[in-house]
Amino acid sequence: MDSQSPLKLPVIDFTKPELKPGTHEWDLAKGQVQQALQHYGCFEALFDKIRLEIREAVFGAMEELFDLPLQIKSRNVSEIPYHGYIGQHPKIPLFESIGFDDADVIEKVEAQTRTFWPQGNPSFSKTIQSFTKQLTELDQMIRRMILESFQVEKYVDEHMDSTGYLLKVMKYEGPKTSGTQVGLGAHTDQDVVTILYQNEVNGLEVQSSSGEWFGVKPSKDSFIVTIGESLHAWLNGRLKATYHRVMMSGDKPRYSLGLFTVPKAGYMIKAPEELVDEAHPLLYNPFDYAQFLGFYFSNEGRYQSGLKAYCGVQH
Ligand SMILES: O=C(O)CCC(=O)C(=O)O
Ligand SMILES: [Fe+2]
Repeated sequence: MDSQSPLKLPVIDFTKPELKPGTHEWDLAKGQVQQALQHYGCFEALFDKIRLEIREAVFGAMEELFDLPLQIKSRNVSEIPYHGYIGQHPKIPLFESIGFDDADVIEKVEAQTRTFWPQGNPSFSKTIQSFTKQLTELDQMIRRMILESFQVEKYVDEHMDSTGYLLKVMKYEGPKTSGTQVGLGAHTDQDVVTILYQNEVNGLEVQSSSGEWFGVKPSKDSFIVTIGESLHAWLNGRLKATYHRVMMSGDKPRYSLGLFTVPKAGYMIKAPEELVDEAHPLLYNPFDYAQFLGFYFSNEGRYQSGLKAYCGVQH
């Protein structure tokens, strides 16, 4: 494992205005998405639909939020594990994060903003919501392409309707020592698709299917796309969830945002029958994401193959 690996993730262009289902451009990008996910479990997406002002404002908003006193940030609690405020965790001391559930819905963001600023903070809420809303466009293109690649596009509407959007904002302090420290330990995400955006401080690393760690160095216009366990299960194993971590060096803080597509509570994730056959026996029994998360974050479930232990089919 070499974190200095010069290998580079595939870069896929989503900036073309004519990128619509059924066009040649679409099919081209779809083929690249399929290849990239198969080989690297991840890719860099060039996407310019979010105006630069909003992309810059979002980092300003994050600084404003993380600069609040700890006692105010800690007010943000959530019933869902890891959606509320996380910070000062002994195992990942450089890391802080706050999740905004349904971050594409302005009323939801405004309500949560009042836990930090009781009088509200309209520019903060609007920045978070606009950024999220515009990024959902990229998420939906990518998910549609993935479903088309596996010839299960008839489920596109159900698939989109079954998820909500969590925007997690994150800050990693630089370790301020020579050498590298873990920012966030190696893991897979449990959601459907995650799209990451960061400031100029790198640190994300992704493990390829051959086990090498890649340092990810996105440009200002690129977003990093990874796959979560829920999509892996829904596709009956056709794609693997991306194994990734954050390693920090230097003294500058790293700010990153993750758009997580999370299956709605009560929705049963179940591989479509088209993806189950003799060569691909069913890997997971249908499961409810919210209930699975409860297990995953319990002492019993906290290991890499949480989903297998929770609802894996014994063959
Ligand atoms: O900060 C990043 O780029 C990655 C964050 C991450 O992996 C996560 O929150 O699950
Ligand atoms: Fe992650």
